[in-house]
Amino acid sequence: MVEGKSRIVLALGGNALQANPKDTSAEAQIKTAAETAKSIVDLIEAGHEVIVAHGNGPQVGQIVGTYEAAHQVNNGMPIMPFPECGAMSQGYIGYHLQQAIRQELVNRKIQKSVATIVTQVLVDENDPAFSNPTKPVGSFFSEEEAKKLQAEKGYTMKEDAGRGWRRVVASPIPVDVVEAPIVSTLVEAGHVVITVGGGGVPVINKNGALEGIPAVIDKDFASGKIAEILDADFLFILTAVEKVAINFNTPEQKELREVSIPDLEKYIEEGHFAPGSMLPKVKAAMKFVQSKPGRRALITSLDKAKEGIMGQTGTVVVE
Ligand SMILES: Nc1ncnc2c1ncn2[C@@H]1O[C@H](COP(=O)(O)OP(=O)(O)O)[C@@H](O)[C@H]1O
Ligand SMILES: NC(=O)OP(=O)(O)O
Repeated sequence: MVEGKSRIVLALGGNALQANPKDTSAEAQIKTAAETAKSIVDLIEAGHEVIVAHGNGPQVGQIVGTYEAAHQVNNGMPIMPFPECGAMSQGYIGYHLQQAIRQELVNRKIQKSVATIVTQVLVDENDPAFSNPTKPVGSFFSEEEAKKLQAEKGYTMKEDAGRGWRRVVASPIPVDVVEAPIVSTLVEAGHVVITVGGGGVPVINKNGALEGIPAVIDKDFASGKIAEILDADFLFILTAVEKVAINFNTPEQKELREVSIPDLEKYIEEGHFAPGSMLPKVKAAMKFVQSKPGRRALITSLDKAKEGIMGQTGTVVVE
């Protein structure tokens, strides 16, 4: 699938990084990061420039929830605002990824540095997303538990792609990546950069000053945005499913191998992709492919990344 020396933005799913939703420990995420690092370093070893992005849905929800629980036990403990929790999730996940990628580079005697950039992403404070929360964060609950949380805490809870109920928050569209020039300089200098973690910390411009805003940007859109800014050739979106499907989770389920933009437009219209999970991936892939001739996008699972990148599996989005 990847010919010559290409620039690739690789977006890792926050849910996919927590491979087993019943084990949300740091240790489990370290293991997944170590496995994922092998595919990332395969690409680097083959001479490609790789920029790593990642999600944070489960992790940022857990961080927010931990502060809320601590506040209930001890009123002196502040509730931590969402942007701060987003920044913490970038540090937490970025730390695991940069350690895993560094180790894999060392194992293969590749002399490259890897670092995480705490990244802010500009959004529009009038984005209609602020009045229609769609982004699932945190753990999965039963319907009964979800209704209780909704009543007790005022959360908006929605069913997430047949997997259970989750809290949903606003997910505005990324307008610009504040630290993009720094990311570009590091990539040009040959370093491996982890950026737009969790879609970036959402900020608005208040008379020239940046101000964090409670929301979680979809990392698929943020990855597409940084891929366009950096003039990448490929956008790889790695999640929990090997291929995008139509009639997902039904007896008529059909997996898509190579799919064109007009076909995807039709499938979106027919409602095949769940909002907050597969829909943003499909839309981000379409937007990237449409942004310049020759650009391609791949959606596959974290554990099939290698085969996907070799063109053997996954869903490839073409013009
Ligand atoms: N049409 C579809 N085809 C495949 N997967 C789908 C579809 N609609 C919803 N999904 C769900 O979307 C999930 C990926 O979204 P999500 O868990 O938000 O990803 P991430 O790994 O980026 O956190 C898949 O694991 C699957 O459960
Ligand atoms: N921020 C974000 O898109 O996270 P997930 O990849 O976990 O959905």
